[in-house]
Amino acid sequence: MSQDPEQAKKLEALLKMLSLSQGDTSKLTQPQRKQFEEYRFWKTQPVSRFDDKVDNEGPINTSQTPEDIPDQPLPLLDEFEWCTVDLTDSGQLDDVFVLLNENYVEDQDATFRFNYSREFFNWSLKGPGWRKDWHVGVRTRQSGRLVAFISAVPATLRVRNRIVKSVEINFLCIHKKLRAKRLTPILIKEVTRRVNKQNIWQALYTAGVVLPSPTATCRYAHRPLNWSKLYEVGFTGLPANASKTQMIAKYTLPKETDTPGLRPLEERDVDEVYDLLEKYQSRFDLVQVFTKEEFRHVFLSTASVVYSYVVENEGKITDFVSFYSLPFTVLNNPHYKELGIGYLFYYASDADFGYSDRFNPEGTLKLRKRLNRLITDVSIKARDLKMDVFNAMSCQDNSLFLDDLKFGPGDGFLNFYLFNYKVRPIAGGLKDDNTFDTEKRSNVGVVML
Ligand SMILES: CCCCCCCCCCCCCC(=O)SCCNC(=O)CCNC(=O)[C@H](O)C(C)(C)COP(=O)(O)OP(=O)(O)OC[C@H]1O[C@@H](n2cnc3c(N)ncnc32)[C@H](O)[C@@H]1OP(=O)(O)O
Repeated sequence: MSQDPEQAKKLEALLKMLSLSQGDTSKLTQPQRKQFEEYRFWKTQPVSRFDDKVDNEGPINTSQTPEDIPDQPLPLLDEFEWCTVDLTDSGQLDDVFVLLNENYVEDQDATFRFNYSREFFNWSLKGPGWRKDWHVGVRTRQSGRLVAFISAVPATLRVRNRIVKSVEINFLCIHKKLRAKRLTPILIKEVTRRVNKQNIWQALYTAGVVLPSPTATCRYAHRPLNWSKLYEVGFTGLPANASKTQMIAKYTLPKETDTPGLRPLEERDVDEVYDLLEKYQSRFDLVQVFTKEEFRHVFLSTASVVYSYVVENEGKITDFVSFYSLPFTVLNNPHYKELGIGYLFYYASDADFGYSDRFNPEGTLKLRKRLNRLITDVSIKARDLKMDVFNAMSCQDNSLFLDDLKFGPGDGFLNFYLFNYKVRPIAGGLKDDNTFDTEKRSNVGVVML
C-alpha cells in the first residue's frame, strides 16, 4: 500500500495501539507527560496537579451556583456555530456517526476505522436522564457540516465512600482538518457550562493521553478469538519461533460453553442481578451506581450492541457477565471488511461472598476459578457472534484471569480522570512494571465505553 510518510507514521501508531503485544513489557511506559505548567488549558481547570498530595478527598471548587454560570457559550470563529445535536433525529444521529467514524481514531484512513452504529449511540448517549443539550456540536456556518462533538451523560459515582453526582464525558472528537487549533478547550468549557447549569460540578472521563492528573491508569488486554484473521489483517504478528498452526491452536476455544445454567439475562432477572452487581461492585473504590432503570437500559435494551448473561442454578443467580460490541471496518483488504471486537463490560459473581476480606486466599482462589470459567464462556459467546478479538482492561478483578486466559497485554493505557474532585490514586490493576497485578488487583469498578 503506498502512503505518504505522515500516513505511514499514523498507521504505525495505530497498529502499535491496537496490536497484540508479544509480551515484552520491559520498555513499555506511558508517553512522557508535560510538566503541569505546560498544560496551557488544563492548568486553569479544577483538576489535581501531578504532585498533589491529597489528604482530604472531595470537590476542589465549591463556590459556584448555576446562577453564576454564563447563559451563553463562548464565541466561536465566524465560520463556525454551536449546535445541540438532536439524537432523536436520524439525520443528526448520522452526522455524529459520520464524524466519529471518520475522525475518532486518527489513523482511520489507513487500515481500520471504528464502525460505530446508530444503535451504539442510542445505547450509550440516550440512557435515562439524558439531556439533548449535553450533546454538544460545532457546525460550519456555511455548509452546516458537523465538525466537532463532545457529550455528557448523567452518572452517579461512588468514589470510595462518597456518592458524587456527576456526568461522564465521552466522544470528544474534532475533525482532522481542525486539529491543533485549541478547539478542545472551548468544547470542554461549553460542555462544562451546560452541565454546571444543571447544578452538576463533577465529571468522570477517560483518555489515552496523560493529562493532569490520572486518578487511575489501566491497561488494555486482548484475547484473540480468530487468530488467523487478526494475523491476515495485520492486527497481530507471528512471534519468532512460532508457526501459524501453533498460534491458531493456542487460541482455539472449546466448541461449547461449560458453565451449567449460563443463559441470557432477562427482564425477570433484573431485581436479583441488580442486587448481585451492587454487592460485587461494593469492593471497588471508583464505581458507577446504577438506578434500576439505568441497569435495564445498559444491560437489557440493545440487541447487537450489548450482550448480558446470567448463571442460574436451582433458581438462584450466582453470576452475571456482559460485553459489548464495537467493530472496526477494515479498509483496503481484499478478504475482510470488518473486524469484530468484543469488550468485556460489567460482571459480578458470588464466588467469594462468603469471605469478608476480598483478598482472602481461599476466596480469591474460588473467584479466580469462577471467573476463569465465566470469561472463557463469554469469549466463546463472542466468538460465536463472529467477534475476532475480545478486549478487557486491567480494572475490576480482571487481573485474576487475564494471564490465565491468554489475554495479551496491549500497548494502550487508559487513564481515568475526575473533574473538580481530588482523590488519592486508585489502583488500576498494574504493577510498577505495568504487568497485571494479580495480588492487589484493581479498585476501579467503573467501565467506560
Ligand atoms: C462538571 C462537568 C465537567 C465536564 C468536563 C470534564 C472534562 C472533560 C475532558 C474531556 C474528556 C474527553 C474524553 C474523551 O472523549 S477521550 C477521546 C478523545 N478523542 C479522540 O482521541 C478522537 C481523535 N482525536 C481528536 O478528535 C482530537 O485529537 C482531540 C479532540 C482529542 C484533541 O484535539 P486537538 O489535538 O486538535 O487539540 P486542541 O488544539 O483542540 O486542544 C489542545 C488541548 O486539548 C488537550 N487535549 C488533547 N486531547 C485531549 C483529551 N482526549 N481530553 C482532554 N483534553 C485533551 C491538550 O492537552 C491541550 O490542552 P493543554 O495541554 O494545552 O492544557
